[in-house]
Amino acid sequence: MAERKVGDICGSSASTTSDDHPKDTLDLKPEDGDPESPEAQKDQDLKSVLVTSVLNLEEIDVDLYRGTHHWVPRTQRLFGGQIIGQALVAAAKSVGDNLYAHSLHCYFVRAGDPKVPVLYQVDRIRDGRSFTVRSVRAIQHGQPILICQASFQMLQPSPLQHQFTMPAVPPPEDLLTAEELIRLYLSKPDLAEKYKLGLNKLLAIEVPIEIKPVNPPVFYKVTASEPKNLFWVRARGYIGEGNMKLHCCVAAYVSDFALLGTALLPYPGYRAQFAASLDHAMWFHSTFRSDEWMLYECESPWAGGSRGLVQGRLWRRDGVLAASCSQEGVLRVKPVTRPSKL
Ligand SMILES: CC(C)(COP(=O)(O)OP(=O)(O)OC[C@H]1O[C@@H](n2cnc3c(N)ncnc32)[C@H](O)[C@@H]1OP(=O)(O)O)[C@@H](O)C(=O)NCCC(=O)NCCSC(=O)CC(=O)O
Repeated sequence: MAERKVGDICGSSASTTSDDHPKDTLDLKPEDGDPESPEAQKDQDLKSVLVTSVLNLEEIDVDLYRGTHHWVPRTQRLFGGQIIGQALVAAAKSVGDNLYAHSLHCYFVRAGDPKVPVLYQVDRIRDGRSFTVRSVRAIQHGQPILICQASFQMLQPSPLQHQFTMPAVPPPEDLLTAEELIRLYLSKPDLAEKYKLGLNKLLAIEVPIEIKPVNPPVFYKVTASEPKNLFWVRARGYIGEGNMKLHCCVAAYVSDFALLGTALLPYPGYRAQFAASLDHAMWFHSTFRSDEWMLYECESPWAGGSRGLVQGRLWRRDGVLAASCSQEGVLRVKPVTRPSKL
């Protein structure tokens, strides 16, 4: 029996044997855990959204699925992470349990329309001995909005194992969630009325992700900083051990949240007039739980030509590198005009 080891590629959390007969479905239903257990008591409201709704596609025909939306950014174009996560779900449906998602590469070629569902057409490119590749087109109004290739690998341990060291940061228990920070700012008696509306709008957004910034921004106090950002992140609600492919799909959803904004941190004098992800690549390194706190380390090594390159590393609390991602986005900005003091 090939026991799984920490540091292996993203796969089932249970031990696997080479003679496992692979199923050809991706079981997205939350674990049948004890509904009374402390874990299962977690935020029940959003469990059904992320696991049994956003990432639970309707099968229309062989290799053809339909996805719906839960949360849409203020830009009113579909959230890139949703399309990536749903595309990976579709790709994984025809891949057996003995294969594990290890990478995906995609391009966002058109804005997603929140008024209509998304169809996912899967092409079974190759089923190799160790690697299996799927190509997915996310389609709306008869046109692709995303093209994605995903690769899955057999469990193949190796003596070659290394990783960077996880940044030393306070644990999530010592930090406030984004919502708690917003409520803290809203409680300040001297907060100008014009800021209250914006903060309340932020508070009203039902993002199925919990975030705890390591270096909380001082809202509306604009200072330039290095293009680096750290925050603890996890999917809202209880997912449980479940199928590692599911956690990879949730991590794909999470990975696109607040990533591109890293490239804007050195330029407080500008605001985004048009910002959108152009591509997104992701590599899964080890088993992890996307419904447990993970440290998201984001940095932007380069920006220019109305584009920004951003990279992210998702760390497990025990310091194991769970996943890495890279993304380029179009960034068209204009100067922030501030009321003159005169
Ligand atoms: C990136 C693209 C717009 C490129 O398409 P095109 O090359 O045809 O479009 P374009 O770049 O010329 O124009 C796009 C918009 O920018 C404007 N525009 C063009 N040139 C400009 C310039 N020099 N200065 C200012 N604005 C300019 C256009 O008027 C248009 O606005 P207008 O459109 O008003 O006419 C498209 O490929 C696309 O939409 N891809 C999908 C991106 C996406 O949805 N990513 C995932 C979600 S984004 C995400 O998740 C982040 C989020 O939203 O939270």
